[in-house]
Amino acid sequence: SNPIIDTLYKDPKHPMNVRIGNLMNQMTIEEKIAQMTQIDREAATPDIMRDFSIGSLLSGGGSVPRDQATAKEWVDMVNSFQNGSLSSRLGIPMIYGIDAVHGNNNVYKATIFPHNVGLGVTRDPDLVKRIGAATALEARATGIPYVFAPCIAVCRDPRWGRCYESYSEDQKIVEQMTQIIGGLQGDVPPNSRKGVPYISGRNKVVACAKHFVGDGGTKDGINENNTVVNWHELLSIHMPAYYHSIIKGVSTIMVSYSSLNGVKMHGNKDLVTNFLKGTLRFRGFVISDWKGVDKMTVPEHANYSHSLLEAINAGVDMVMLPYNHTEFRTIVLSHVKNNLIPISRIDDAVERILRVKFTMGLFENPIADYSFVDKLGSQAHRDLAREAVQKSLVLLKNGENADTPLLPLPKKTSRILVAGSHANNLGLQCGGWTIAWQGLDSKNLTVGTTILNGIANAVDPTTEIVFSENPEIEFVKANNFSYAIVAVGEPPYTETAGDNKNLTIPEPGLSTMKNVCGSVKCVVVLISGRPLVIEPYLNTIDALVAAWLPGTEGQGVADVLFGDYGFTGKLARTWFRTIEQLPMNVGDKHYDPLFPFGFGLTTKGIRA
Ligand SMILES: O=[N+]([O-])c1ccc(O[C@@H]2O[C@@H](CO)[C@H](O)[C@H](S[C@@H]3O[C@H](CO)[C@@H](O)[C@H](O)[C@H]3O)[C@@H]2O)cc1
Repeated sequence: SNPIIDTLYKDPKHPMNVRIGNLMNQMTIEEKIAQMTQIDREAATPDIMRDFSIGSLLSGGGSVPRDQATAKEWVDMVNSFQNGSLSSRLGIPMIYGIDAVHGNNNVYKATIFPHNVGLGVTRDPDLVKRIGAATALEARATGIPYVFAPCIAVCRDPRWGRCYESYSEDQKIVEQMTQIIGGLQGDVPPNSRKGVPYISGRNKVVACAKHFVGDGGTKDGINENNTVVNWHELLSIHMPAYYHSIIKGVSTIMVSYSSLNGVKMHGNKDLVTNFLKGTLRFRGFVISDWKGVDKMTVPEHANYSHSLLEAINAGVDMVMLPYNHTEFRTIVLSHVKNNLIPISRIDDAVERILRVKFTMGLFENPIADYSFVDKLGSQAHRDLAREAVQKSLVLLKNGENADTPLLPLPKKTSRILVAGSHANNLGLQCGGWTIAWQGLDSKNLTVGTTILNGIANAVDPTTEIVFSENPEIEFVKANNFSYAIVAVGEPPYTETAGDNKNLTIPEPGLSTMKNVCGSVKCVVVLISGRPLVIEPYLNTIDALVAAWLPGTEGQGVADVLFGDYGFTGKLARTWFRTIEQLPMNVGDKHYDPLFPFGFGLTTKGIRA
């Protein structure tokens, strides 16, 4: 029979620590282990949430209620699971997380902001903070109060498939961009205790600094591989942004799949417990990555019981399973009963999880409403994303010399050519982590403005625009174009699928670029998650723009190409000359880049 429940913990009049203590004293060990459990929505039902008191749900990349689900459908889905949780014995609300890494990117019609590789170029922490605030609203529009962002990786090798999720190779820029946490969660009140999780209200979300630690420093940029650094390199390159995130009140931190000097981060007690929770005084909760515990072994899940023992004892508080909550519960229960995981470790984990849930007001407001649905893809957010695109572009070449610049382009001329696979394709300009986990090569993936749309909006109505993705040389020569804009680059990719040892411009983009630029004055707009091999073609290119992965607001590209706004972006990543030079980062003894860190030509805009 269920003992009478003391509902003091539900009363916000009491101090948080009293509420946490009152609740924990009533929780069974099974309920405590359940709070440490995060499963994907695909593995959950309201009944499971009720019967097991599961602490958290997530949408993994691309895990949506249905294709092109509306904001209201998202809210209804989240609430149906939450009502299950609220009908559990103690009614502890669950927290729903999603990867909103460049806007609420799984959601159809969401504003898709430039990926971090472009935001680092802006060196504008205030802009990034405003993007955080907009992202929080677009997450709340779908009823979601927790996002697995920001990624504060310091990518040290562009061969890494996740390099575009990193703001820069320079930790000082990454530190600056932790300002996004204030946008996502709200600003920590002055003179409040450091290291304590903070969320200011229902228009903000719980953030997650990831992936702890050294994810961007793996050997040859091999995803989830081994980062070999000494203590000084770790503390001066990969760790500072965590210190800044904690000072800014980040509520959760996600552990990296990678290893540090041969030790799997998911089992690294020295760094997760002793350093992060001890030395840095982090008081929020530490969450594993997706199957991060399974992946402690090869093959994955080979000795799950031992991996769970190691990960939880190392300091992981919540495990992103994301399936099979019963297996997890059985194993962890057994480790606690056999005293292999001390109950004090379980209590520390649950206390941290509850502290975040109480701090964010989840007990007071567990059910989402439709009050933010109009924020999803709002014009104000699209205008903000457009500003970010403008500031993220880097002008690498502008004519043969300063006296004969090609940019800004004239809006009024007889006829222009727009070419390239990436000129009219929202999926390609958004990149990975967009609608689908891997992104999609799809022209109308979601709602937005392609680069071609933007050009058409920008030029004089009398200017004829001819669009051809991959024109023949004869066609280009025969049509007397004033100039051509060629948008080419990488296909969308995410994580290991993006690991790449040669970093060449994929076909047919390379041929398109050579055919067009060999026949008419051309501006190449490179859409990529990182620097690519470009030196062999520089002589045939009249102007070169690095646009990174701009997202849905392609108008921002035309704004700068045609001079409404000036080019201001400066490289936040070294542009290598040849692949053999990698890894090569600013400050290295041997530094011979094609374009150095901080490089970027400028132009004057008529508006700014
Ligand atoms: O079908 N397969 O072959 C396949 C293979 C691997 C998969 O692996 C999984 O795919 C995605 C879901 O489909 C998951 O998002 C993760 S990624 C991980 O997930 C977290 C939550 O989304 C993010 O915050 C982290 O930053 C990120 O490192 C995983 O890699 C999925 C499917």
